[in-house]
Amino acid sequence: MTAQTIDGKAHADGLGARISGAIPSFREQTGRPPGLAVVLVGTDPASEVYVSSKGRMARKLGMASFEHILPEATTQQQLLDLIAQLNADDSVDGILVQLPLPAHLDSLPVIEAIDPAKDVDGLHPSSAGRLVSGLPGLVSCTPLGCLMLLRSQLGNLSGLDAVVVGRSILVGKPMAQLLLAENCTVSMAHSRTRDLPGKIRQADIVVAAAGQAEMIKGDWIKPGATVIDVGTSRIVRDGRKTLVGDVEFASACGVAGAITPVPGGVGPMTIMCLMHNTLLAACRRKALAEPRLW
Ligand SMILES: Nc1nc2c(c(=O)[nH]1)N[C@@H](CN(C=O)c1ccc(C(=O)N[C@@H](CCC(=O)O)C(=O)O)cc1)CN2
Repeated sequence: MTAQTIDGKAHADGLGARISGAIPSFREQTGRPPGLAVVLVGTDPASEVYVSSKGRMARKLGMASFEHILPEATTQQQLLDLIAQLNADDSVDGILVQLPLPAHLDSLPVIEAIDPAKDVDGLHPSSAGRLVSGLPGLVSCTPLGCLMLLRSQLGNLSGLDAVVVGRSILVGKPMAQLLLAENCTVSMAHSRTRDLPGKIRQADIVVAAAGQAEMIKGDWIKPGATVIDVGTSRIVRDGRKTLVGDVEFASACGVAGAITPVPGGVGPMTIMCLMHNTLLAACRRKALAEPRLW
C-alpha cells in the first residue's frame, strides 16, 4: 500500500483564493482592508522567515500588514506597551506574537495582554476556554489547518479513534479539543506516555506534534490510518540538511491510508489559517456577516 499524499499547499491555495475573494466586500463596507500585526522579537532565523511569509501572504491576499521587528534586548514592559498600542489601533484586526520569544521574556503574560477579539493565534486563555466550552472563537492556526485537511480527506470524523502526540498550547491541546468536537474518541500522548507505539496502532487518525524528528515509525501506524505530521525538524542526512517531520515518512507511506508531507503539508495551512482568522476577527470586530471559507 502507498499512502495518498495530502497536498497542504494546494489546500492552502484554495483557502487563500476564498479569503482574497471575500476581502473586497470587507473593504467596501469598512473603507479599509483587514489588518494583521505581526510582532517578532530577536533574530531567530526560522522565525524571521515565518514572519516575513505571514506579512507577504497578508499583502498578497489584500490585507494590511504591520510588521514590528524588535531587538533581542526588548524588555517585557516594552513588549507589553507595543501590545497595548496594537490593541488600541482600530486598523489592526489581528495581533500575533511570533513564538518562541527570547528566553528572558515570558510569553504567557504577553499573550494574555492581547485583546481576545484580535487574538488571531487563538492562544489567549479566553480563546482556549471558548474552544473547550464549544463557543465560537478564534482557533490556533496549526490545529485549525490540520482539522481542515482531515475534514477534506475523511469527511465526517465522528466515531473515529484519534491520537494527538504532543500537548503544547499551540498545537496538541487545541487539536484534541477540535477532534473531540468532531466526535472523535481522542487520546493525548506525550513524553511520559507508556507504550506510545501501542497507542498509535489503535488510531484511525494520528496527529504528530511532538517536535522529535522521525520518532513515529511506519510499523506503529494502523493500516489505512490518516497521518497528519506537524513536526518540522532539520536533520543532516547523507551530508545534507533536510527538513523532516515527526513521522518517518518513507516507512509510514507503506502503511497509512493518507499522510501529510514535510514540507508542503501542515506548514502552508498554518500561514493560511492565520489569514482566515484575521478576516474572521475583522468581520466580527465590525459586526459584519462572516464569509463561509471552508
Ligand atoms: N505565534 C506563533 N508562533 C509559532 C507558530 C504559530 O502558529 N504562532 N507556529 C510555528 C511556526 N510557524 C508559524 O509561525 C510556521 C512553521 C512552519 C511553516 C511552514 O510553512 N513550513 C514549511 C517548511 C518551511 C521550511 O522550509 O522551513 C512546510 O512545512 O512546508 C509555516 C509557519 C512556531 N511558532
